[in-house]
Amino acid sequence: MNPPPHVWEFNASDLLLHNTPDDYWVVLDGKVYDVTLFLDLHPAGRNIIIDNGPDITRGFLGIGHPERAYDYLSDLVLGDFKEDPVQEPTTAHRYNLLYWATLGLLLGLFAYHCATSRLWGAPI
Ligand code: HEM
Repeated sequence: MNPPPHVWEFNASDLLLHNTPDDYWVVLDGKVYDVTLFLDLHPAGRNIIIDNGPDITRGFLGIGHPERAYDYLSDLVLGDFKEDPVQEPTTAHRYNLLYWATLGLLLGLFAYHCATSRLWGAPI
């Protein structure tokens, strides 16, 4: 049995590296396409693709392109788009937050104590 063909995956950082009119990649419905050479062939002009990019899914589907447009896509496809994982706060981050919140509270209490005691002038 043949091994499954390798599927290339790209993320948002990859798209950022190909984000100029001379080298332009887009995402359409979870797939990445190199549209650099297609930009000048687009019947509605190149700017409409760039203005709707890099994720052109809404723009492309919103226009309701005919079958002819989908035929181009098979020549331009590079691979799958992979969302970057959402960064969960680490335990260290959580402890850091707790530390500053507690410190802030203690400083607040201390300031209140000073303001209402004889330490800094007459009591209120
Ligand atoms: C790789 C992506 C795209 C491909 C392959 C593509 C392809 C095409 C093709 C083949 C046509 C001619 C359709 C026909 O024969 O009636 C067309 C028209 C059009 N496309 Fe795209 N398109 C792409 C992206 C976009 C995007 C992102 C937009 C933005 C909204 C857009 C807007 C339009 C418009 C407005 C027309 C109509 C032009 C007219 O009838 O004068 N396209 N496109």
